[in-house]
Amino acid sequence: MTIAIASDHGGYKLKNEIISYFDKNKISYKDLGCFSEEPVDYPDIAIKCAEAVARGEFEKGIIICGTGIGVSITANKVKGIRAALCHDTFSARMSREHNNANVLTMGGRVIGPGLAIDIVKEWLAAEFAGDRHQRRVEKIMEYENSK
Ligand SMILES: O=C(CO)[C@H](O)[C@H](O)[C@H](O)COP(=O)(O)O
Repeated sequence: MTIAIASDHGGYKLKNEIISYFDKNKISYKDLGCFSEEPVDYPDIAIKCAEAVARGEFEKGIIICGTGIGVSITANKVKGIRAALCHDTFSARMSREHNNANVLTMGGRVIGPGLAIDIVKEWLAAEFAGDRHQRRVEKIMEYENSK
């Protein structure tokens, strides 16, 4: 599995910390930008990453901005995307087990690299639990597909 990872300038440093973790642990990823701390608009980067996940080019995406909020709001506008803003490991695990989240968002101005990497580890390791959660996720998708 190759993970898509992207950030705006507010998440750039944290994205690089996560990329270093991926490199050290031989985890496959594609960096979709941005590529410097030059200001960019978070919707551009969030749409790029979320659409790549929605098209099936990547199973999962990680998007980081200053707070994680803007990229989460944006990514959730892309059909097929269930983006979860997580700043703790419990929420990260639940977002996979209960919500089958396919995008994780975080804020580079909110948490440090140690916690962020723990969140990424937990999120990537957790599996969707299905069962009653399948029915609930299907309701989200049915609503989305009815629009
Ligand atoms: O979530 C965001 C917007 O909702 C992000 O935090 C952006 O990174 C932030 O808005 C960028 O702010 P800046 O003052 O332009 O650096």
